Amino acid sequence: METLVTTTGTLLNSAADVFDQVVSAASQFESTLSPAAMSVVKGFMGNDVLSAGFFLMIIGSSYTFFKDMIVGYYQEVQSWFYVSIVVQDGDQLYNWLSDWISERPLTKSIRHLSAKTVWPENDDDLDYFDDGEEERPKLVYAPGSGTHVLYHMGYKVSVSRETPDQGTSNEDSEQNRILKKDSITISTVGWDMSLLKMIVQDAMDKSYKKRAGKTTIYSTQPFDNYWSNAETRAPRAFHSVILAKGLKEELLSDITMFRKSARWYHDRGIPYRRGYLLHGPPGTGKTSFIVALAGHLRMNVCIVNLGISGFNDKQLNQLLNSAPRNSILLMEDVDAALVKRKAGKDQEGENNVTLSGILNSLDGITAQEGSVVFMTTNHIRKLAPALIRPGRCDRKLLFDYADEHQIRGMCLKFLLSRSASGQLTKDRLTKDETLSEEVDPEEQARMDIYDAHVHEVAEQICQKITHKDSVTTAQLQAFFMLHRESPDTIVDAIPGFLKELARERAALSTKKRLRRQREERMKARKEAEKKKEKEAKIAAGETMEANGDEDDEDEEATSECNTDSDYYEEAEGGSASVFGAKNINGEAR
Ligand SMILES: Nc1ncnc2c1ncn2[C@@H]1O[C@H](COP(=O)(O)OP(=O)(O)OP(=O)(O)O)[C@@H](O)[C@H]1O
Repeated sequence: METLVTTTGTLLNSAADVFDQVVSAASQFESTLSPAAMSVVKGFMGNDVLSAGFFLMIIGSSYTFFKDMIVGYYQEVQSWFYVSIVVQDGDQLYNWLSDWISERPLTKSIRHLSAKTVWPENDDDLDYFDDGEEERPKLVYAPGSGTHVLYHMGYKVSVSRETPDQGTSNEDSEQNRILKKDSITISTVGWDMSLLKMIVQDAMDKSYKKRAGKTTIYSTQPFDNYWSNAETRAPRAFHSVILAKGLKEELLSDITMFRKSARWYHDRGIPYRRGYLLHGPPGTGKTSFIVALAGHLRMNVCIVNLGISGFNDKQLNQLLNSAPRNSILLMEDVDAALVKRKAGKDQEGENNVTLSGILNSLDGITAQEGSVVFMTTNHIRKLAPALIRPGRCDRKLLFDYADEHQIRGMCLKFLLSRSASGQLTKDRLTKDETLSEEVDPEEQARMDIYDAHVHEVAEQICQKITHKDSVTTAQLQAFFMLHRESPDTIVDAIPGFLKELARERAALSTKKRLRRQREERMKARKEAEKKKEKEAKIAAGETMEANGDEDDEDEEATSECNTDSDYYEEAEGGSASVFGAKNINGEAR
């Protein structure tokens, strides 16, 4: 209680002090300014306290004004003595320069760092798995936000990283992400730009050197209108993707021919671009093929997944037009974007791409002469004809369930002691030998016997699993990976594997059938309600207005949600009956 009284007393005393100071400030103003001016202010404001407040406000504003002016002049004068280069996020140079900066030794004066994890690059085929210790990423530090000093070739260079305030509300942050970008400014004292230009050039050269012979995969975040992520990795071996016989070679020669035909297109006034649609069940190698193709052709891949909401037409357009040169543009799950658009009409054009937006983006890719666009879908029947007409989509290729050629190929890929490129698989060696060493002849002979046995097993497997079983290459991959150490027992495991797949399919089909039934019931109920309403209105003598069937459209859209079971249902009784016999272009023969 005593403490409370003391504290209250102290607070009251402080308030009285502040009041005294304000009043004494007013008197000081009176003595500083002319009493006549003070009396005008007092007359206007009414009393001493308000007059003092008024003067404090004037002083505060003047201070801010003069401070800004002095800082402005200081910066203006300072800018006379240094040169700088600004690079904004969204340009490839931003990442190159970021990497360049993070490779510089950090000086002691840098006290604010940014840290990120970087995985060591693996030059092996990505399908190769090592049993070693769990790999850990490397920690990479770089100067964080603010201004820092680095040294390059003995010269002092200031590096300034700025991250714009992203705002608080959702709307703000979306706008800001598009308009305001992170930036890096490098500056140095003097009037000579050559050091800075050398740094920028060095950053670019280093990046190209690192990427040589590799595939860079660009992707983006929802709400971004530039390629915000770039991942460089060893190219996926072209032979590691196993497609129906002849399909890979056919596609490769089509693209190779296209890439050599710039003049041909130009002479005939045809836009120099080529579009491909890869369609088929999930897990048949559509994405893997595109990535492997890019590696084979020494191209990069720019992936935009239209199934993810957060992209609108404008962003898509900007993304496609700002794709780095020599890239394959990959639009994944085109059907998902359109279904979502229908289902979420309110947001159309804000957070979702529209059909016309996709069409305009495809037609308007002007930034890249010779662009190669791939679209993938699991549901070709849901695509609008306008999207897949020639000109936008020149080739439509079915990636179907595995055929005999693929089943054999997948089996050999996982079980043989050598990969398709002829390289030995280390885990098949019984002796402790490294792959770089000459392998012992005895060991070689043992592996030749082993491989001959694997070929026999592959033939047996082709008898047991057929195209009619509707197995995807991804499912085969999982199965062969599981049994890759036991070729002797793998054939016996096949019935169980097929049973498990059938069970999975049945579960998905039942789920879908139930969902369809539920949707049909809802639709019937809605129609009955509408009919009742109409009858009631007619009975009341009201004129009926023609009712658009927008609701129906929405319902239809929702009921068209993608599920993998579409394919399983269709495939019941054999996929050949569903898709018919297909030629290499995926068209019915
Ligand atoms: N034809 C194939 N050859 C080699 N590996 C394959 C093949 N098909 C699938 N795989 C393997 O299966 C996995 C999934 O493949 P991928 O993502 O390419 O399939 P997808 O057809 O693009 O699927 P989705 O339609 O769901 O996007 C990958 O690990 C890939 O290595």
